Amino acid sequence: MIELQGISKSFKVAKRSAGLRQAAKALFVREHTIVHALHDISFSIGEGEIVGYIGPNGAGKSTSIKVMSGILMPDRGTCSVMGFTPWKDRTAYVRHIGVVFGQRSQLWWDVPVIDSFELLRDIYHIPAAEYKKNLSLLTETLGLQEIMHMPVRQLSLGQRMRCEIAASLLHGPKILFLDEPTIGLDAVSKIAVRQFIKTINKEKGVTVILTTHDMQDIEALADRILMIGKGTLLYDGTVSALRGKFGTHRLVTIDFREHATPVDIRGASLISWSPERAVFSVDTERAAIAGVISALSEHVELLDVAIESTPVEQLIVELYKEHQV
Ligand SMILES: Nc1ncnc2c1ncn2[C@@H]1O[C@H](COP(=O)(O)OP(=O)(O)OP(=O)(O)O)[C@@H](O)[C@H]1O
Repeated sequence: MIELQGISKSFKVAKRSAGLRQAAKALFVREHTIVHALHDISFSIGEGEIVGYIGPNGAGKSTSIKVMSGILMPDRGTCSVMGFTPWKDRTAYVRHIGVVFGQRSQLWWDVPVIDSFELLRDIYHIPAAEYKKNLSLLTETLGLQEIMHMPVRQLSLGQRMRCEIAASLLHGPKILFLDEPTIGLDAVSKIAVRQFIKTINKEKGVTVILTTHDMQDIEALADRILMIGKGTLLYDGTVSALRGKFGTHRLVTIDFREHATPVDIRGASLISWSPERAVFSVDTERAAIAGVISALSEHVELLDVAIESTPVEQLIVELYKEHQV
């Protein structure tokens, strides 16, 4: 459904030094630096998949989404989405995809939500019956009844995000690109958005590619992770394969009776230390958990110990560490 081969994209950025003198100089001599946002990216995504596209800030996630949705043209490489080259056949192509940029709005700020939806209906030439059916399904599943006649600027972030998602799906696309769909949302809204994404994927077979920094999004939604760092694809695999890779790691949480100062324990890497609680990641192939606990008990009086398999969040941290991004 989506096929990228050797995609590279660089940006030429004007260098600006501080100071009046440098600013005056820049009027005559412009210096530039080249930012390599994407370097030789290749992957393919099948119909009906939910793929989590992750990576640290500035890794190239949004740039990839912009290439796949046809907003940006790459310098090199090929990209085929449902047989389209996104940046070439844009008008025909956008009828098949939905795009949500969590930090930007595709809705008209000063008019009621429903007016934006009707404008989109006209832009996409959505047939009346299809529009009516999609709108009523989206209104019901995303709980939009009460906000439909409010101007967008009066909506809370969570309400607006639900409208953004509805707006991107009014024309019934087969692929949905979501760039940080849960950014800034409260816990309840996050769960509602995740639940909705799951539902349209299961019931309508919509293929979803989402970028996120929230690993609970990944845990709840993605079967597969693509990880990008400094513009290069570093990992492509399932969440369970990732668990297998770092499966020997355990998270050991230890509560103390009294305030204690941090100590180094051999074989355990310290994740956090507060006055009454320490969290370590222990690779059980390299160190015994009992040994870590006993070493710690020589320093502080222990109150409670909890041992869990590593949560996805920590697995991703290990992956970032491994690839030094
Ligand atoms: N229009 C642009 N002009 C110049 N540089 C750009 C432009 N868009 C992106 N970049 C640069 O390309 C790199 C990748 O940016 P991108 O927005 O794709 O990262 P990201 O992984 O989405 O980051 P974040 O998680 O912070 O949103 C960054 O170094 C960024 O500064």
